[in-house]
Amino acid sequence: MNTTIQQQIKPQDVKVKILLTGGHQCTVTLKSDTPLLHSLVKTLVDRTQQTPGFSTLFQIPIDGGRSALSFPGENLVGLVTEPPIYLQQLQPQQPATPVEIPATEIPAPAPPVNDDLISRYAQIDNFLTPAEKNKLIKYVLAKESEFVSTSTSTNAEDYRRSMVLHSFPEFSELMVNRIKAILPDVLKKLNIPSFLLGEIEAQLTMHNDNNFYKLHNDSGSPDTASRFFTYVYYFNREPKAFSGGELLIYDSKIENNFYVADETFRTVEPRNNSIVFFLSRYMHEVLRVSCPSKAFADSRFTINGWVRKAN
Ligand SMILES: O=C(O)CCC(=O)C(=O)O
Ligand SMILES: [Fe+2]
Repeated sequence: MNTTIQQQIKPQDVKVKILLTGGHQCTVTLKSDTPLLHSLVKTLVDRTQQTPGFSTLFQIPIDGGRSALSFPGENLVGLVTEPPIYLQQLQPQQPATPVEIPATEIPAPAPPVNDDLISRYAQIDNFLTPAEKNKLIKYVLAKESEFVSTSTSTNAEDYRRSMVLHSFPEFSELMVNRIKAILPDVLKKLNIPSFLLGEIEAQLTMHNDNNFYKLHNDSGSPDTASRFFTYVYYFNREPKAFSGGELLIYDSKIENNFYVADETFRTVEPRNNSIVFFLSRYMHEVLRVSCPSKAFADSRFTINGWVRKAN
C-alpha cells in the first residue's frame, strides 16, 4: 500500500488547499509523509467509497501555530495539492480494508483551551412580557390537535418522547425578532466573538408525563452542521403542574480527536418565561418529566430552535 511507496520517496513539502463546505478554504504546507495529510486524503477516499469516516475532527495548526483551523471531516469537500497527489496512490490495495490511523500518529493539535471543554450557557428570565406569555399559552391550548410526535434524525427507538407543533407563524416571528435583538448581549455574556447571522429556526415542543430527550447534540449531521446556538424558551401554566424535565448540558472532552460528553454537566431549570442559549455542539439531554394529571395544558412547553451561522 501507499506507505511502501511513500517510504521510498523522501518526504517533501506539499502545499495543500483544503476546500470546505460553504466555499471556505485554507492553505497549509504539510510534509508528504505526515499522518494528517494521509487522514485528509482518507476522508475523501472514504466518501467516494461510501465507507464511514465522517466523524474525524481535524485540528490543523496554521499561521506558524498562532491559530488553529478546526473542522469536522464531513465539511471537507476537496484538496488541491502542489505538487499533485493522486488519491489512488494513498489508497490501500484492498479497498475493503479500512486504513487504521491510530490516534497517537496524528500530530497533537495545539492544546485546547480548557474553557472550550467547559460548557457555558446563558439563561434570561422574563423573556416575554406577561401579556405576550399569556397570549402564547392561550394560543397553544387552542392548537392541541396540531401537535405531532417528535422523531430524531437517527429514528432511534426510545430516544425522544415529546410532541411538536411545526407551524406557529403568529409567534415564531416574534421569537426570532426577540432573539436577534438579544443575541449581541448573549454573545458578550458568553464571551463568544460575533459571527455572520444565518437562518433562525423555531419549533414549539411539549413534554408531558414520562417524556424525555436522551443525550444528543443539535449539530451533528450535514444538514444541521451550521447550527451554532441552540435556544430554548420555557413556558407553562401557573401553578406549575409538572416536575423534572431539567436540561443537562454536559462539558466536553476530546477522545480520538472528537468531542464527546464528559461526566460533568450544568443543570438548567426549565423556569417559566425564561430562555436559555448554549452552543449546539454541546451534548445535552432533557430529564424525564413527571406530569401526574397527564393533561396537555399542564405540559412543559418550549419554543426552541437554532441560530445558524451564515455560509
Ligand atoms: O427542551 C429542552 O430543554 C431542550 C430540547 C432539545 O434539546 C432539542 O429540542 O434539541
Ligand atoms: Fe437538543
